[in-house]
Amino acid sequence: MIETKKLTKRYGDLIAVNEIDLSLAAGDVFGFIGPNGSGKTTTMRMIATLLDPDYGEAYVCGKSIYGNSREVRRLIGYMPDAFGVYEDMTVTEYLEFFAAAFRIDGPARRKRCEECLELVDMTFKRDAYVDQLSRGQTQRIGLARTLLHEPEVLLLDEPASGLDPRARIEIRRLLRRLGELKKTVIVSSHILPELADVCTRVGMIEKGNLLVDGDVREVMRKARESITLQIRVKDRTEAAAQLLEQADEARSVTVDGEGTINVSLKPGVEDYTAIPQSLLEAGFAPTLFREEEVNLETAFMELTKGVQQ
Ligand SMILES: Nc1ncnc2c1ncn2[C@@H]1O[C@H](COP(=O)(O)OP(=O)(O)OP(=O)(O)O)[C@@H](O)[C@H]1O
Repeated sequence: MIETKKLTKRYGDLIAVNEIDLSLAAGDVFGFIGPNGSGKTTTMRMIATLLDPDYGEAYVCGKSIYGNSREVRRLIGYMPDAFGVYEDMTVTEYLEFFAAAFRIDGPARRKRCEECLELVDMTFKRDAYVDQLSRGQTQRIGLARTLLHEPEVLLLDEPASGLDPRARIEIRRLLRRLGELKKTVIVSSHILPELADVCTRVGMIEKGNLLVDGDVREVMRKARESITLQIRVKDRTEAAAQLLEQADEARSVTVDGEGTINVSLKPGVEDYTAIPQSLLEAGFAPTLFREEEVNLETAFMELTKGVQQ
């Protein structure tokens, strides 16, 4: 649905996007993560045919961005990070205005506008003025506008920025829904954990380079140098920690203020079944035994180590 090959954009000496290869299928919700200025917007604008690459290719549903901009734009819904709304227009008028621009005419126009309002949960504001909506509501109307022409591909540039936690959750719910509708979605953010549970895939970009691209879990795994186990025992925590220090798999053992023993395993160790066994054999009663989760924030910091110039 979206394919890029060595997609590149330069501004003078600055390489804003450097030979990015992407391949996304229907139903993929791709979290495009990177700090400010890393090249997310530039990449999306090239795919949306709003900016010419210096080098490389991009295809949307098999159509090259070169020479097919009309068709490609028809296939794409692009939501920029900042977009204006007009004054003195109700939500319905606003959507109908854009639906008309997409040549959705007759009774189908109102129907489609209503469907999109339902999808973003905004039917209750259909008669409100667009310049009187909250930021979260404005974002949702922006998304409704992006969906009007039933695009196969959605490019959403920081749709959750500046939203309160509740509005963020709603945007995430919408992203999931778009994946279920088999759309191909690229959604950018510099807030990492925000995307972890809604994206099927994640790519991390830094200084124009796509450092990682893959399944969310796979990326987390790559980011994790070694496994850390979190263990609690019913009593005799210090004694248990001393025993764990003797384990062949353990690199270091610490106990935090809440009595959780953190056992950092040696790099490459994946099988640690001997550890719970040794605890049980020594008469300890484990009440907690789990691998520490790596969140996207940690993953990003690990994976971008040394890339900063
Ligand atoms: N028109 C332009 N002229 C010169 N440099 C530009 C232009 N547009 C973008 N850049 C530079 O290209 C780099 C990538 O910018 P881009 O907007 O793609 O980043 P981004 O990842 O979307 O950032 P943000 O999270 O801040 O939106 C930045 O260093 C930016 O300053």
